[in-house]
Amino acid sequence: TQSTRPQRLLAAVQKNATRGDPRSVVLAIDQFCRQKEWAMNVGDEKGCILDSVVSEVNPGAVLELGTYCGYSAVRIACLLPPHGKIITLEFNPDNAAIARQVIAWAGLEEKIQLVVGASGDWIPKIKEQFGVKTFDLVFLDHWKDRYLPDTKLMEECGLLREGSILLADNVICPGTPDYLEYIRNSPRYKSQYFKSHLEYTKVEDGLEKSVFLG
Ligand SMILES: O=C(NCCCOCn1ccc2cnccc21)c1cc(-c2ccc(F)cc2)cc(O)c1O
Ligand SMILES: [Mg+2]
Repeated sequence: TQSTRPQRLLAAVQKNATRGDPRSVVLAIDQFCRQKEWAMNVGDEKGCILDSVVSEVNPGAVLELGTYCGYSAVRIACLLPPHGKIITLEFNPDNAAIARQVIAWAGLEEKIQLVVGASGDWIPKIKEQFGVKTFDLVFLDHWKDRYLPDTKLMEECGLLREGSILLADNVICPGTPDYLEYIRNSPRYKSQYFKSHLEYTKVEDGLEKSVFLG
């Protein structure tokens, strides 16, 4: 039976990356996506912007919406402070199964909590289920039409504190127009656009970084 792209991506990690070396996992995925098959990881160019934001925030608690194969969860987790943790949410159980194995190959199971389900269902339950008060950093990388409703839901559920950072992927391609309109015009956020390119291509894309002002 035919393998899937995430399965081929995992095979490339297991073949080319060193167990327990997260940076070699990131490199193996980027090389696979550049040389073999495009895949929707945040990628190396936008990944550098993600790295700089994570390093600046130095977050104890991170929420990622959209795990896919675990590339950005691994990238974030290897920059966290000693007790820092990331909760990453994936809707597709097949992708989640691949991501678990990528995360294990990187040796980051202790720092990354992978949850399978829909953001709309899980966001209201995170506080009680995971004992999280608020998130220092949220990385939005899931269905583009869920960025806005889920941001409002996180506000309502008290998951954001004054100074919490939202970092949104794909605000140009595929695009999140309603989210951008809201976040750039809301008095409750201060936003900044980081111009870049769609992963592994020359197409314009970018990350929107927003500080919740409380
Ligand atoms: O679609 C994309 N990502 C989302 C995946 C599903 O996410 C579903 N999903 C994951 C957790 C989760 C939680 N609740 C609901 C849905 C939830 C996505 C797409 C592209 C892209 C750009 C150009 C193209 F020609 C084709 C594709 C690039 C990206 O960087 C992306 O991130
Ligand atoms: Mg993306």
